[in-house]
Amino acid sequence: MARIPLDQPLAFPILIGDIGGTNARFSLVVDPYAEPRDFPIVHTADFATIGDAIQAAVMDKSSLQPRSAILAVAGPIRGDEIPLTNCDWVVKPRDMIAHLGLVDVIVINDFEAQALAIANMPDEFREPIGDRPDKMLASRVVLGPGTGLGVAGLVHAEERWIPVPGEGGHIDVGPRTARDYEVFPHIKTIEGRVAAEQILCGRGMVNLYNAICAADGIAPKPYEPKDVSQHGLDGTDRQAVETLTLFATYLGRLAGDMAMVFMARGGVYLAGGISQKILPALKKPEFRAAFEDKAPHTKLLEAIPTYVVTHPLAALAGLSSFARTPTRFGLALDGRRWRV
Ligand SMILES: Nc1ncnc2c1ncn2[C@@H]1O[C@H](COP(=O)(O)OP(=O)(O)OP(=O)(O)O)[C@@H](O)[C@H]1O
Repeated sequence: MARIPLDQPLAFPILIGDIGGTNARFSLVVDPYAEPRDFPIVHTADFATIGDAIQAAVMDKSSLQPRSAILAVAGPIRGDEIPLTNCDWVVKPRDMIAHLGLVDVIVINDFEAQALAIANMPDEFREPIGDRPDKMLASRVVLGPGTGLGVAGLVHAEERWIPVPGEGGHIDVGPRTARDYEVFPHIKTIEGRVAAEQILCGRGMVNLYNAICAADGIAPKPYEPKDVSQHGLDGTDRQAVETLTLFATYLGRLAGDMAMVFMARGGVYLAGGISQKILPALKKPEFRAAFEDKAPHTKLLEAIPTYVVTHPLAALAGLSSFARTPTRFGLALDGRRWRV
């Protein structure tokens, strides 16, 4: 696995960027010690290209010009032109080197950045679900329901943190309780499959609400995801309340499954835009009960702490850790680093 060799460290200042479907967040890591300098969040739709956004949002606003860049993007990283999911930008590292004065560009997956972030998440930016003490320096998992459902492992080996991105949000999920068997037949499938992302993301929350309404024989209201969670948290709509209960249950089940896959004794972290917004629902007993309900491994799961990440810019925090101390991480860079 290619890592950053000691004779080829990234040159500071390092531009770090978290490029989502809707928003792009940039920050400048000036040296290994100073706090990174944040820039205002920009809407991707306001700029034709990522180069234009970096020029306007960073270069034109700072006398310090970045020499290197590390970008986290939603979408697979293959080849020299990287199209983004849910956004018209195409990231072209060679163009960035030619036009922005950069000498080194690294592009990684957005959930890898979330994984980098949970290697060192201060207590003030993580809210425990349950009361298990965090006492083990061991592998971890991050799951993030947002526009989609991201999943990544963070393996702890050889005194290093190794992010393991994957497509864990697309695994099959199935019914278990009598109520599940009433609701699941109504969940919208993808080519016949109830993948986790059909339920555990913004769009999925509405799918689940609609399925519950169908199981109850009532017409669903035309809710957006935020309406479902608001009525669910306020207790003003019975089906929305159950949607949040089942959302927490299914997220707990998946979190427990991922904890077993990665033997994540170091904890499971819930990131993504939705986890923070439904925190009170995740703090109710169902999430943790479903997480631990893994016979014959209940004892293993009972000992694993679970958290909601409350950091407002978690992916940037992960990129910043990596930029300052790359040798703490085993980040595979094959085909993902471009240099002058
Ligand atoms: N209060 C809420 N309750 C439930 N879902 C919500 C709520 N607010 C927003 N959402 C949904 O969360 C999803 C957006 O998630 P998130 O904020 O993680 O964005 P993202 O995928 O990181 O994209 P970007 O990085 O471009 O902002 C959308 O599907 C939106 O409808």
